[in-house]
Amino acid sequence: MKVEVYRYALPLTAPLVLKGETLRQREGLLLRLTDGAEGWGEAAPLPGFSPETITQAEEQLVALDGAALADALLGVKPDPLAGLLPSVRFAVEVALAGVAAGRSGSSFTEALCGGSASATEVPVSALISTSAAETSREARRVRETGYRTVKLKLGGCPVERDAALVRKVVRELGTGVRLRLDPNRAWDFDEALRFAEFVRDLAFEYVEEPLRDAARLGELVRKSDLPVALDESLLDLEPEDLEDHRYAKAVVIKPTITGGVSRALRFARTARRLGMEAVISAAYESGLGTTALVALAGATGGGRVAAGLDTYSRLASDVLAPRPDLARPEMPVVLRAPAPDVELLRRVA
Ligand SMILES: O=C(O)CCC(=O)c1ccccc1C(=O)O
Ligand SMILES: [Mg+2]
Repeated sequence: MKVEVYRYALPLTAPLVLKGETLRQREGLLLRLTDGAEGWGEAAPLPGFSPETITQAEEQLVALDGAALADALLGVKPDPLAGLLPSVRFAVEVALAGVAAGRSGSSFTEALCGGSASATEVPVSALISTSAAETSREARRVRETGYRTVKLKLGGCPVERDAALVRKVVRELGTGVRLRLDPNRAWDFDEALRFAEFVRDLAFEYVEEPLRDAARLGELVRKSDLPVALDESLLDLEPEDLEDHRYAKAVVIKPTITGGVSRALRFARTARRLGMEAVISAAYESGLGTTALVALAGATGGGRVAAGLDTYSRLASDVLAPRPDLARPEMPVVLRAPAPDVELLRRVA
């Protein structure tokens, strides 16, 4: 199997502040595998969130062994993909699915997820991460655009202010729109308790990772009844470990960060068995990676669970040309593997 690696850098619509780091452009890697048919995948570690750097991902991609990848496609055991970095595993699995679908003429979703899509449309959650002053306008805009789920970023100000903002947004969104909250581990235990008290009368779906000390999440739920979702915590967990986190209402699964498609499917399956919602979510991938996430969300969500794919709208350009229409409340489930415009890329191997 022929292995080629490319690098991209895409401008953002505005600088992105992530856990203290400011991103001015989104950089990532694309993998092209060719063996009878062609398949593309994306490895774009996210600074501040991914355990690996883009340099480490590039080194691993460049060193991929085409013969071992051909074995992976045949289902050879032990898994030839074991030991790959999370973003690299995501790239390889998506590219192999493209090769498999191209060779057999089967659907990309089926090749990627081992089953057909359970829905024809995937609902998407809108992402609001603007300043507090602009949040109301944004909330109105996404409601009018037709989003039925909205995620609001919190943290970076006193919890009382965050709680007041949530109250305003709940009012702005009105009924029929579900709200997710995400302070990205900004609060200590007492702050989270205070937040829970302030928003006790408000309806929202869940708060992702409220606590700096994630080990106390279960205790927080017992004491406050706050509905919580796991996100960053998944980095330290195996799917089987979810058994010990039954207090969680949902798990937010980002295949770029947590280690690819098959692991995401295992997390999703285990979560559902335990009665938790499994939310497939993006990490500012290009249209190529995001398209694969639509397929994955279509295979896992039954058309019912909104996927967190609105990071795509923060990119000011794409590796796919023409740009796919991914920034909308419902996305048709992808049946064909995406392929980029090679002119927009820089070959590294
Ligand atoms: O989940 C979503 O709706 C969008 C994705 C998102 O918020 C996100 C994207 C990259 C890194 C971290 C996060 C997060 O959930 O904290
Ligand atoms: Mg989160």
